Amino acid sequence: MFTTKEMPSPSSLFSAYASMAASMMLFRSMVNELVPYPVRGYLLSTLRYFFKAHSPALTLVIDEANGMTRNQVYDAASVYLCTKISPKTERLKISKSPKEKNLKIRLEKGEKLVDFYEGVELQWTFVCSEPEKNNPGDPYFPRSEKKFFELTFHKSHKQKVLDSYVPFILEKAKLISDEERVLKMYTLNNSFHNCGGMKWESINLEHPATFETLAMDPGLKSSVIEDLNRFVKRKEFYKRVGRAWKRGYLLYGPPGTGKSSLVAAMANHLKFDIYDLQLANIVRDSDLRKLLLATANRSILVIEDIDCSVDLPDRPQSHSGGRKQPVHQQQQDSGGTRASLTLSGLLNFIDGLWSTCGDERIIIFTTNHKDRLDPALLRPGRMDMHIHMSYCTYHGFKLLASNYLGIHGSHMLFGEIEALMEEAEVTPAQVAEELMKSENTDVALEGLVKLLKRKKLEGDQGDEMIGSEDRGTKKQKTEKKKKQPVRNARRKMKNLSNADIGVLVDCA
Ligand SMILES: Nc1ncnc2c1ncn2[C@@H]1O[C@H](COP(=O)(O)OP(=O)(O)OP(=O)(O)O)[C@@H](O)[C@H]1O
Ligand SMILES: [Mg+2]
Repeated sequence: MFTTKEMPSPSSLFSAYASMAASMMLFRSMVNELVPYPVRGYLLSTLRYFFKAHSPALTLVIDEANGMTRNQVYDAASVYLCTKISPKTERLKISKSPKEKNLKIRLEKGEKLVDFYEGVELQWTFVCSEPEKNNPGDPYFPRSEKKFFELTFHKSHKQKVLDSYVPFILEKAKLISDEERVLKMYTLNNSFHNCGGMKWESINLEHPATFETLAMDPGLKSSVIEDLNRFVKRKEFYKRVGRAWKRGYLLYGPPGTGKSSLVAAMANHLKFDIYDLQLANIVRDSDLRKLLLATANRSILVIEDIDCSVDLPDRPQSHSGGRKQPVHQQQQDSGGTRASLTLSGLLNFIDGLWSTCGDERIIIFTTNHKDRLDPALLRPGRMDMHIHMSYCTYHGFKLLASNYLGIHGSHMLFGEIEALMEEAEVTPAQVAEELMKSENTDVALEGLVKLLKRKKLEGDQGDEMIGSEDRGTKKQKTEKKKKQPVRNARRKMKNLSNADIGVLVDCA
């Protein structure tokens, strides 16, 4: 206990405080004078470091933007985290634009959640800092709010998070975005009122064809899927060997065998947009170039019916001494209409400039008559894979029966259908049409049996006509002769094992 005598008087306390404050101010101004500003900052931060309680946690800050460009890790995290929403989450943001398939769910500011990766606990916080009200530096462009994620975990896992967890999130988010993505089908806008020339116009691609629903030889189907999967994974390979990251497919076969359906199945499998290039609408090579350069990465460029979509002037004829004809010469030759659009122009551009200014490009030509194609299109290295879409086989029929009628096992008419299919030529489109005619499986299959019998009869009559010199018109005979190799090839194919089918797929 203090007695009143021992207690310092308020005036002595005040004078002690005043002299201490004066010496502090003197000391501060001396330090400010003598120690340069950067050294002061360094000393302060070192002092702070020693006096701060050390935390075992490390926090990574993932900003929305990285200068002018978006931060990929931020975008990936916002997609990935919406799959990790826990029952504890209290606020979420949802949105949907007319072009999106599903609702978009995102975290609301301030929300936290916990994720576990290979036994490591990771805490995520979504932070939105309010915009600064007074931004005197730039009154016209007030700062918008700053958004970022904070990822906190034990320091000892730093390497694992950076080397493995972050790449895992990037990969996962890509898969989710691909799933959510609405594919587009681009066609040419042919309006001449448009002074900018021809342009691509897009609609949502909602073609339901997938590899599961496609009736084609199983061996061929899996080699196409494998080829596509290998292609999209080989970015580094293409770079290493110095090739443009593109792949070309030639689909050939009679009408209704599923060439266009295969294109849609490829697009759905890879989640690539489709550019449908109708050559008949293009007049000049320069227009073609412009259009090709306007196509995006991760897309499929399709040129359907290449043999008849446009009468492209062939490559230089022998009389021109192997040199390309001058443009004016070509114009005279073809009446000056589409003279300056040439097949060699198309192929050279596709192989050259176009393929080097984009990534993950696929180009597909389809034709009903491979034999009528210009050899320039068929030469090795031009199209990487030639895919033959054949008439419907029994295996293909069973897949269609399961898709259209829900018959997963067998049916009493299957035996007869199998035998008839050995003899008759029907396309999967014709089979599908028959199977759609009735919901009653017996009625639909009987309809198919009738169709197969009719086709078999037509085939037999055709064969007889070829054998006889006297019967049938010349035109009919030529038609049948043209079909004969296809029929023989189909019969041969039915007897081949899956391993043999690889031989029919020319892979460059
Ligand atoms: N292989 C198949 N598997 C499943 N369905 C098929 C198959 N082939 C054709 N179809 C059905 O027939 C319809 C027409 O087929 P598609 O347009 O793909 O044939 P195509 O070979 O492109 O014909 P074209 O040469 O006339 O362009 C498709 O919508 C599909 O319903
Ligand atoms: Mg087609």
